[in-house]
Amino acid sequence: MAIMDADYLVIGGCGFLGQHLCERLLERGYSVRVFDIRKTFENEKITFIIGDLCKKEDLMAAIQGVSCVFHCASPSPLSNNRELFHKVNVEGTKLLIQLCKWAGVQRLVLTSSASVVYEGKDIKGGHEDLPYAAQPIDAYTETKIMQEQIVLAANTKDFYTCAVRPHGIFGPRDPHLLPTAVDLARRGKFKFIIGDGKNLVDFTYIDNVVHGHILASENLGGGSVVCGKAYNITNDEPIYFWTFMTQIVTGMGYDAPKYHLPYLLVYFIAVFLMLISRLLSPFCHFIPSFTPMKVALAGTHHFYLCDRAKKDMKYKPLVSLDDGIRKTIESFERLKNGGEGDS
Ligand SMILES: NC(=O)C1=CN([C@@H]2O[C@H](COP(=O)(O)OP(=O)(O)OC[C@H]3O[C@@H](n4cnc5c(N)ncnc54)[C@H](OP(=O)(O)O)[C@@H]3O)[C@@H](O)[C@H]2O)C=CC1
Ligand SMILES: CC(C)=CCC[C@@H](C)[C@H]1CC[C@H]2C3=C(CC[C@]12C)[C@@]1(C)CCC(=O)C[C@@H]1CC3
Repeated sequence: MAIMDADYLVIGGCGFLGQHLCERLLERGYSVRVFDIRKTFENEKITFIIGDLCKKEDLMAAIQGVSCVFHCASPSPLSNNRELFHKVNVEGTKLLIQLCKWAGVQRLVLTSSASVVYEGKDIKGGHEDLPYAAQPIDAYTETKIMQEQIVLAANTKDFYTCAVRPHGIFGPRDPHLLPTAVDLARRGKFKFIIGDGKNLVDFTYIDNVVHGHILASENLGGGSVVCGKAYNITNDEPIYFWTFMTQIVTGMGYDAPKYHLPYLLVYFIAVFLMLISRLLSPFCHFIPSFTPMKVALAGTHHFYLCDRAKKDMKYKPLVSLDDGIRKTIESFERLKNGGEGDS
């Protein structure tokens, strides 16, 4: 059945970022089509095509008759599935580019990650020209690096691509950061601060990430300075990791962490537990709560400059960190200590 042309196709449009992106695009008067492996919401203004990014016949049904594609799809960054990361983030992205060219799509905006330059060591004011991590912190990040390289290399005089690198996205309907923090707190695993608690990091409110994506798409086109480039998008307000996390968990009704543990001790325990988990994997499914990736992110500096986005796209955050934290906590009533989700 023929489907209506659309200004935008949002791949992964039923996810956390994807749904917020769709909502804002509709508010701005754009027509929107969603392609996702699952359907998580209804909206009569959106055409939904449910399918797998890795399946050519699924994607062909969605890719025709759109002006710009947002590629937001990825397996959960907190899952532990190297094969799935590579299948979706690398092979799926290659297929997407092939079909964009086949269908005559002119613009592709990739949701990459600021973590593509992060090796688990301090990054203070990181810019986009830092080299890709030679030793990525995990398989997810490894495939995000490959994905971004593929997309930016695909930029030509007829097919325009760019990448948006958000960091630490949070907000209403976040399925990763807040629920994981609340789960740790609920299980009594949020009593300790890893390190001295003075590591500065970026957390980015979802509306600012969406704003950066839409600016990128609107500035992407023939002869544009945006073509073939990556852009850090953050709240531009680095904050102590443990100050942010404490505001989140206390706002959700749980106690603030009190005691400090040495960073290196916790990191090497996490590495040891990861090795045990791998050894036991043929016999049992044991996933440690604190992986080396989470410990590194919790104990090192990792904040980035948005100067390139400010210059090329006139980006500036729309929602402050404080307002974003307040809105996020208000939106998660069901997960509050003693709330309906506290079963
Ligand atoms: N959250 C964060 O802090 C950050 C996220 N990012 C990037 O932002 C993007 C969006 O992340 P986020 O919204 O948090 O993630 P979500 O998991 O909420 O959304 C991703 C969506 O893509 C879907 N998807 C996964 N595999 C496929 C597939 N093979 N075919 C079609 N759809 C698929 C997912 O479905 P299902 O849930 O069933 O897998 C989900 O609906 C990702 O690319 C991520 O790498 C970058 C920096 C930070
Ligand atoms: C150690 C601890 C207290 C964990 C609770 C919070 C974590 C679940 C989040 C803190 C930083 C977040 C983060 C991501 C996922 C959730 C956290 C680890 C990403 C890995 C998501 C995908 C990306 O592209 C990079 C993000 C970096 C920050």
